[in-house]
Amino acid sequence: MKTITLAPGERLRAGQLIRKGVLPDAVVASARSIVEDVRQRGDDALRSYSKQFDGVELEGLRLPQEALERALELVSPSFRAALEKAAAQIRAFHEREVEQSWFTTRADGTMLGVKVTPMAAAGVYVPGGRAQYPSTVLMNIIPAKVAGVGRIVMVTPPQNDPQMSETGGISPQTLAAARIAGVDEIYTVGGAQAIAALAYGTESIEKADVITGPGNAYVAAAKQLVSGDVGIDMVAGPSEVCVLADATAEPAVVAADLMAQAEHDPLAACYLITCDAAFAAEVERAIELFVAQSPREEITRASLDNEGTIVIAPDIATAVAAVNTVAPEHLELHCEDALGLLGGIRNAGAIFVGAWSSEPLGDYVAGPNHTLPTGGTALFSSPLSVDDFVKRSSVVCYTPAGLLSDAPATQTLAEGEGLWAHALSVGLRRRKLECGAASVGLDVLAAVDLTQVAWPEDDARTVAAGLADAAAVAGAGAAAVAGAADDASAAASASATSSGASDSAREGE
Ligand SMILES: NC(=O)c1ccc[n+]([C@@H]2O[C@H](COP(=O)([O-])OP(=O)(O)OC[C@H]3O[C@@H](n4cnc5c(N)ncnc54)[C@H](O)[C@@H]3O)[C@@H](O)[C@H]2O)c1
Ligand SMILES: N[C@H](CO)Cc1c[nH]c[nH+]1
Ligand SMILES: [Zn+2]
Repeated sequence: MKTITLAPGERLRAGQLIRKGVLPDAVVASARSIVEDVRQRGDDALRSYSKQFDGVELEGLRLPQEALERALELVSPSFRAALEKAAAQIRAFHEREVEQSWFTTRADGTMLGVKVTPMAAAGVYVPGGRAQYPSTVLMNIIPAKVAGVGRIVMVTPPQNDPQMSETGGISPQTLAAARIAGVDEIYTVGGAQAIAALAYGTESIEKADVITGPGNAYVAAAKQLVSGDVGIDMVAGPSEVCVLADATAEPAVVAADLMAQAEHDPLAACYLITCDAAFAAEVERAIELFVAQSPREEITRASLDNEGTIVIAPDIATAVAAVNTVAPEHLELHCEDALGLLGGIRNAGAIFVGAWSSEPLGDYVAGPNHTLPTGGTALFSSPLSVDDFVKRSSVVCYTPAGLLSDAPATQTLAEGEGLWAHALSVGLRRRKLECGAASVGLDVLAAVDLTQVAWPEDDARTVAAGLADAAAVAGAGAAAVAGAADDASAAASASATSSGASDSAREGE
């Protein structure tokens, strides 16, 4: 691992980090050409990339439903029990994230709110290059289910393993997880080509509205490229961990924690930040001891040698600042006062507090999502959540009284922007309320200066007072306006209640 020793008063700078695993230019260029090719050639392109990168000649792309039905028979009872425990804990956690539609009614009866709608179709990427990821199946499909997504499509690379031919080239463990989570369709295609298929559709794969899930740098780059044409959760690329440790930590445990992320990918990035150089040396000694015994020695070594960084800080405040510069996917606080340090952490996808909070507990069973921002994007991104599978629509429902209250300010602002028809849209409604329905008949309007209707040169008091002044102008009409407002408000509330019932929405505050 590379060591950076900070002098007193010196801060870790982002430029000092290696960060090759973010999205190298060559990877982005390759992902771009794959995405373009899939847009042009559809299924043919998917087949040729599966042959090139996965060594598999695909016949059908879609896994037959019968293979999914049988999946639970193919795994051991203990693996199934572990999946079910994990699924229950992940579901319970994500159910707490559900956001209800909400509506509020102003004194003038105008109703405002937010309508929450699940995505119609979500595409979930499950990695399958250097390891199998049944846990990622649960972490992506369960929140989509909790959100109420209509169609959940999973894509994963086909395995070049004759033992998996019965399960369509997918590991039985991955299939069992998909069965427990409740997937609708599975396609055996991976990499940037799978992301392109979900984003734009092919002959066999219908496009999705949002794509979620982690993957290697090619997958992460492709997601970034298609973002905008389709929703994406975040850049969730090669795994990262940052351990902030003091001398109370066990060097052996910290070494295992670093290796646990290093073994995912040669581009995985591991950071140890400590104020104790002797402790760091012990951790390196433990890594040397362990890595030779790892069945994933090659990947682990490549990651730690090329992407690993030790930061020796002069004091704990500088160490915490270094953590915030790294903005890691996972942070472990292996310090005596771990909980006390939590408040100072600004940038991290998931924070594991204290010596007992092993990061792999979070990878599998704790409940929070393990799909997390990488490459420093924890500066502005959050873990995958139910929120990624819904969208919100603002709801605006004016009453006549509300319209009269807000029309003068709207017209004045529209005039300030020189937008005549914006003001007219409001001005005609206002005129109808103030002067009666006949006043907006076309024959009457033909003889009216419409600029006066749009931009009536209300004085500041009218603009501020809104309804009261507008009602005064209407004179005797004011009582009728107020009555109409009451009627509209009642209707809006009734309608919110009925739409709330069908959307399981919370209405009225
Ligand atoms: N950030 C997170 O939340 C999170 C969670 C789980 C896993 N991960 C990461 O997911 C990744 C999984 O990677 P993986 O490789 O095991 O599986 P993967 O499914 O992401 O990638 C395999 C695919 O990459 C494509 N590919 C491989 N070499 C290529 C090349 N030279 N050019 C173009 N495409 C190529 C192939 O199509 C292949 O099917 C790891 O980096 C792991 O750290 C991240
Ligand atoms: N550590 C990974 C996220 O970076 C998630 C994972 C899945 N399986 C094992 N680990
Ligand atoms: Zn992991």
